[in-house]
Amino acid sequence: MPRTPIGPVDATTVPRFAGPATFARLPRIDEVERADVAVLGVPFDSGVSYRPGARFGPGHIRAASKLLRPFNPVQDVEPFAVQQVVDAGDVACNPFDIQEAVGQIDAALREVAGTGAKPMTIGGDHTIALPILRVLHEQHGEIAVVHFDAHLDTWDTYFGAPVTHGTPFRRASEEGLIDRTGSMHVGIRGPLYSRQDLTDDQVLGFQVIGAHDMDDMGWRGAVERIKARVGDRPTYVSLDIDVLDPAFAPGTGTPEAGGLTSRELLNMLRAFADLNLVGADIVEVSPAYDHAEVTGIAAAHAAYELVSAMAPRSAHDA
Ligand SMILES: N=C(N)NCCCC(=O)O
Ligand SMILES: [Zn+2]
Ligand SMILES: [Zn+2]
Repeated sequence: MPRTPIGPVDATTVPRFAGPATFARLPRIDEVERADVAVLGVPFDSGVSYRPGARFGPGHIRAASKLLRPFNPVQDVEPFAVQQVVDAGDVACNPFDIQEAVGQIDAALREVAGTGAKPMTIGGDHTIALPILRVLHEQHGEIAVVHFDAHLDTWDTYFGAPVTHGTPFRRASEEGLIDRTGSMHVGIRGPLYSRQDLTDDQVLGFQVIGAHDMDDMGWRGAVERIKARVGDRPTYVSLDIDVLDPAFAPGTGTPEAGGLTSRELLNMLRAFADLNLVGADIVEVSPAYDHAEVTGIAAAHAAYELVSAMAPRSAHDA
């Protein structure tokens, strides 16, 4: 890393409620020569099956990220000092045409990832994981997906539409984008359409840690199972905020009771520092249903832990 990274604006000299509206008050991508991690907003929610509003997620997560500080004590890393993290702005995607929007997301991702920056995408509904995985598959080959969600998102179609927020991982698996021996859902719960959903899901290459499993195995047990499954494969973390219980993340479109606590989620993400992370997303934050920034803050902290987990550690890839 040739240059000292440009970090966030110092909150001890410029108040947090002033200054840039970028994620964590980091520089914009055009203010640096190159970036290691790019936070990219995808304000798209035309793929939802229930409550809308995730198009306002990126702005909400950025606003809730203003209070983040530069040192992460649990991961023992300064995520914005040991790597250049930037805000790459928002993808302009067509809200009236899903296929065109998917193409626009693909192009924007290609531009960011083509510079060598790892994408940390903030959505947007879960549809956006499909174009992201297409681009990452071109770069890295088959991707191990660690998918945090209440929902499987491996359903086939809604109203005949194949590209929606309930279908990205079926399409990704059919297209050969994901490693069917290394992918996993975490936090699944709630009623399904039928038993067949689970058998289809298994064939598509996923193992499941259900939300109801968390009490017995605990977050440490879940991390052990995830690590045993993904190993050192190129790994993508797709985080649907509805994996959290509605008490911890009310601001989302398809809430399900009985979810994870934010503490369980953050602890799991902190343990991902030794995975081979190639990118991540946080999706389904719908601010109109949020209160007191509860969901936005959970999402901002999750992004902080993911960016910290991407940071080079002197012991290995620094
Ligand atoms: N990806 C999310 N958040 N939800 C999918 C729910 C699909 C359904 O309405 O059955
Ligand atoms: Zn979900
Ligand atoms: Zn989802």
